[in-house]
Amino acid sequence: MTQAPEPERADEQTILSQLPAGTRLGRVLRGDARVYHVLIDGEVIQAAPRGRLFEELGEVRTPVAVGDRVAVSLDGDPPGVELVLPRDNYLSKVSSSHDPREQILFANVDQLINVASVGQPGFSSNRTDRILAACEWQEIPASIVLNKVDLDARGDVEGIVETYERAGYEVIQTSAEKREGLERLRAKLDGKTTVLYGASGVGKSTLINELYGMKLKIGKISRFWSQGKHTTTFSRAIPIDGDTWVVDTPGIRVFRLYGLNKGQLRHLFPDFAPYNTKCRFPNCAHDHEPDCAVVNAVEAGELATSRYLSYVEMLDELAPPPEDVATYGETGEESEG
Ligand SMILES: Nc1nc2c(ncn2[C@@H]2O[C@H](COP(=O)(O)OP(=O)(O)OP(=O)(O)O)[C@@H](O)[C@H]2O)c(=O)[nH]1
Ligand SMILES: [Zn+2]
Repeated sequence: MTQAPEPERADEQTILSQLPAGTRLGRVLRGDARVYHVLIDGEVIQAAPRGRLFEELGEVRTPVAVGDRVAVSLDGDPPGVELVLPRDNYLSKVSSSHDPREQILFANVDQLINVASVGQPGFSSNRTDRILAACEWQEIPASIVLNKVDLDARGDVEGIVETYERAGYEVIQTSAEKREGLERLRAKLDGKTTVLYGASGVGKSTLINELYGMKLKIGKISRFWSQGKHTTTFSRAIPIDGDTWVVDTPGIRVFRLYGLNKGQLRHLFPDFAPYNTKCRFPNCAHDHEPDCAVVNAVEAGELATSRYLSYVEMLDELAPPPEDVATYGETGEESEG
């Protein structure tokens, strides 16, 4: 199954008591490797990461992620991020096609909502399937908001909803324009930290402003939403009201999962689960093997072709599992289920 990190609950008081006086806990709103904006008791502090945070980075590009809970020493100039508390969860991707290192997009969230639209821009199943698989990998609850349903002249909505509900994902249909579905979305967001992931122009800002526009009190932060076009390639955590936070992600063109191999991908498509154990080969990659239950299900119309195509495209990008050479094609093994 997936190998997401076990959530660790840090005893924040214990950690704080071991740090120098003048150190405070806060949450990272945004930043790059040089300076982070940290919300500490309602105030945004700019802090620089201490050098030792970079010492054990390994393949991770930056030591601090948006959403991290961090300890900041306020007496320095600039104040310093001394420590990153253990993460409940996080989502990372391959940095870029030129940079194979791990880029952590955000940490410590309750859920991710993939915001998509019909009409303009049209629905991208590839984009959706990639982020849903990533959430399965990191065990982050994921659902879908399908916005601009008022523009559904082609009648795409029904098929999209059916595909994803069959795969076990909640799909909330909204129209920010006609104010439809907003209450349901609000109930989903209230009191939680939610990542809004979606292509530019699907209506993320409009939806949030419709729901919470009047409540964005922190001037610096509320302006994020009115900028229209994103100027940075970084995520931003936005405190909205009480325990409600939204994390805005940059317009990522292709999300490539970090640290995954070919053998693990099939477990990240929940709709494949009933078929994964029924292929002729227990370790079937559902790619070119004979008697593949997944391919048969696609041909029979039981599984969405679009989901399968996303799977195959992602599969192509991944390295084989270490044991693949030894076991590939062997029969008579217990299937792993
Ligand atoms: N017809 C229709 N238009 C919408 C709806 N929601 C948003 N729009 C329009 O879509 C455009 C893009 O909306 P934004 O809220 O800026 O989209 P975004 O996802 O925040 O885009 P970025 O800021 O680039 O990430 C705007 O012109 C909105 O008015 C909707 O439900 N129906
Ligand atoms: Zn198969």
